[in-house]
Amino acid sequence: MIWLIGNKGMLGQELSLDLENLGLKYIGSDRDVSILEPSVLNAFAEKHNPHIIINCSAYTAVDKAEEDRDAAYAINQRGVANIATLAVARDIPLIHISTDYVFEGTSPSPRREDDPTGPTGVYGASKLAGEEEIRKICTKYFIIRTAWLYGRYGANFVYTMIKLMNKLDTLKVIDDQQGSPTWTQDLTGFIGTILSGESEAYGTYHFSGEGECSWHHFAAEIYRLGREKGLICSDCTINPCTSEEFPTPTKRPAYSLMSKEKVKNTFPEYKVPHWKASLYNFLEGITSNDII
Ligand SMILES: NC(=O)C1=CN([C@@H]2O[C@H](COP(=O)(O)OP(=O)(O)OC[C@H]3O[C@@H](n4cnc5c(N)ncnc54)[C@H](OP(=O)(O)O)[C@@H]3O)[C@@H](O)[C@H]2O)C=CC1
Ligand SMILES: Cc1cn([C@H]2C[C@H](O)[C@@H](COP(=O)(O)OP(=O)(O)O[C@H]3O[C@@H](C)C(=O)[C@@H](O)[C@H]3O)O2)c(=O)[nH]c1=O
Repeated sequence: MIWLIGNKGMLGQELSLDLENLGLKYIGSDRDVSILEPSVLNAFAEKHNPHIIINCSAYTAVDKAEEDRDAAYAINQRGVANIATLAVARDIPLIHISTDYVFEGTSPSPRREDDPTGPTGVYGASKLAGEEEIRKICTKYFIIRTAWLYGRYGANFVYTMIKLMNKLDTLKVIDDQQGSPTWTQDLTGFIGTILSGESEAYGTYHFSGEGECSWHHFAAEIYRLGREKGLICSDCTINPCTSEEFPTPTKRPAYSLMSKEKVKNTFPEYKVPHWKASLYNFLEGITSNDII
């Protein structure tokens, strides 16, 4: 039995469907089995006897985290430590999801798993603290750092852009932050590869769509495809701007492209799709009613 924690989130909902399609037995939980309560977690584990845990739960409100530091650390560090402690006690592996925001993003080469970290905000710092708990507590773990995630089942940059592009004549989008967009379905496909092969190649991995772009470049492609597919119904000019011209409470990394070399070498059977192909497929599969 697989235990999927955070099954009501954007990634968790996608993964639930994938596990069903793969015919893998799983049980999901979310806020109903809070990761902040070790006794509640233990009782759930006793009842369902999982052989592996996948943690998709998290505090993900990047800007809000700056003023909600305790909640971000509680969920992204203490909650993760609770899960890790339970996994070790039951001698079962843990698959955990982390983020490109653990990096400062000042050097212009793709981020490798052992590159120095240096988060620029509370969200990234709390996620890094969660990773460190896992490395301290567990041996059988996969920490998958992903980036710029979007998918059908949650608020995300693609949905935000489509909504704004339908409402406004012009839009300013940051062009001096580079990264790699990731479709939830690609990430769940990768997690499926780990599960199906019952891999024991534990460690930290970087996973995102292939290729790189700025948020502006990403937005321009969303607009082009959104227009083509009838999801955006009016003209909108998307102007590039600098981070200074679009101030946010949290400073984001300037360059957080993920190197997928380790994933490709360890799991050659999984072919990482290009972000543009995935964006095309994602927009092909949704209607205006899906946009949150
Ligand atoms: N979204 C993105 O762009 C990226 C996400 N990631 C990482 O990927 C993972 C999945 O992200 P995503 O699907 O977007 O996250 P979501 O915010 O969509 O989902 C997280 C889920 O965890 C739940 N949760 C929060 N607190 C608790 C708790 N105490 N106990 C149990 N469940 C709880 C949330 O509930 P509620 O909604 O009620 O708070 C929510 O259902 C996370 O680890 C995130 O850090 C990495 C890179 C990019
Ligand atoms: C809405 C908007 C955003 N932006 C910029 C701000 C920011 O730099 C960038 C993305 O903004 P968002 O707030 O949508 O994305 P953000 O919350 O920063 O996304 C992050 O979420 C967490 C959970 C992660 O782990 C990261 O990998 C990353 O995906 O786009 C514009 O330039 N113009 C706009 O109109």
